[in-house]
Amino acid sequence: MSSEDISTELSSSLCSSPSTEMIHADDDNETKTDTVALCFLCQDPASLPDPDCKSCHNLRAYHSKKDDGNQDEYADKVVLDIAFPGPGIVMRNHIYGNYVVASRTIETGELIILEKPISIGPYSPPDILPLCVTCCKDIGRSLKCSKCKWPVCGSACEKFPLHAENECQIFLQNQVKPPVVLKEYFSVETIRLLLLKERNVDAWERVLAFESHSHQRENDFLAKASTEYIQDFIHNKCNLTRFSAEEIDHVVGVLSINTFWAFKELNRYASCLFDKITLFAHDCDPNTTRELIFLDDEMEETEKASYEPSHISSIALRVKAGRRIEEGEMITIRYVDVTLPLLERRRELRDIFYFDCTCSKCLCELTDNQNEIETKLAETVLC
Ligand SMILES: C[S@@+](CC[C@H](N)C(=O)[O-])C[C@H]1O[C@@H](n2cnc3c(N)ncnc32)[C@H](O)[C@@H]1O
Repeated sequence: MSSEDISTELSSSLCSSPSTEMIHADDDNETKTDTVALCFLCQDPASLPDPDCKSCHNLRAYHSKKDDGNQDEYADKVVLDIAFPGPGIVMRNHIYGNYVVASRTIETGELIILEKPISIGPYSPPDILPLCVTCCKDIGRSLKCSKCKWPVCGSACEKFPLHAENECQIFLQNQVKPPVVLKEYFSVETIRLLLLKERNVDAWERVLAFESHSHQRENDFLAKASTEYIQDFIHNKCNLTRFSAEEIDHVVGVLSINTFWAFKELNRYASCLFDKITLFAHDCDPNTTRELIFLDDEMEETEKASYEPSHISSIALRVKAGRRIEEGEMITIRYVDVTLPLLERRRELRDIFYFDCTCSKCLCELTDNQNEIETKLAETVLC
């Protein structure tokens, strides 16, 4: 997920669903009044979702959340073993995988979650190299770790456990040459995650549970080539043959699909993996805003006293409601720059995240495109 531009681009959608007052009876035959949105495509109320109408999914989540006995494999189910610390519930269906819905009404501007990454590593799509492998700053010139000779910006970063207790020892033992290409930098975070298998079983279990789209990546020429490069680097240069090709493939997939990138806004070229925020589904008109910050920006002056400011270890992602989110509504975030034109946006979502977006904004723009084509065709025929 990119964060090349973390400014808020929320604009009120032209395509928002109309709502209506619905009267229905619950299990005790007690009559209740709810405000239920109509699907803008099929115009059905949420309690009668059209299985082919993907815009109903938000609403289906809400309704099946109330229906614990639902055994339908296509229905949305509450995921009980992943707790969400803010006003959200983790749910799952066969289209989105895991996603989060609001467990109560969330007001505009309200903080939904502030989370530190569970892993961090150097990454820079614009290829700004060399990077300090610890703090992920663009160091511009060749400063090296005195042990492994990989780029770091000074002795503090050389000694910092994130580097010293992870890849540094492996690169030193195996005389791994300093990185030249981005894929070698990307291998650093891959190794950090793989080492969790031996050091933190709970964290490793969580890594195994992240989406990696291994089947789709297997059939994707570019994704396959870069995974093979990293597998070769880890097996043959770093001598880490104790990790299987499947484990490496999974971790590479997890990092490609789930990380947020901090670039110029924090002067850090870092990829950050978040445990909970990664669960949010994408929408091209998301109901949240997000911002990568240093936690010390949030601290009182007194708290900062014994703290190194703007350190990589204090990076965090803050997600707030960009508009009022109703109870049961899916909490959404943007994975790509949503100001991109329709086809570019959808291509990025397909190429990187392996799904065809069915959000209201896409469906509206697709319908507009279709109408435009039909009008042009009709004009041509008439001429
Ligand atoms: C960052 S992960 C989100 C968490 C993921 N659903 C899980 O179960 O781990 C991104 C993946 O979620 C799914 N996803 C997210 N938003 C989606 C959407 N709007 N439509 C369909 N699938 C979506 C896609 O499979 C995508 O590759």
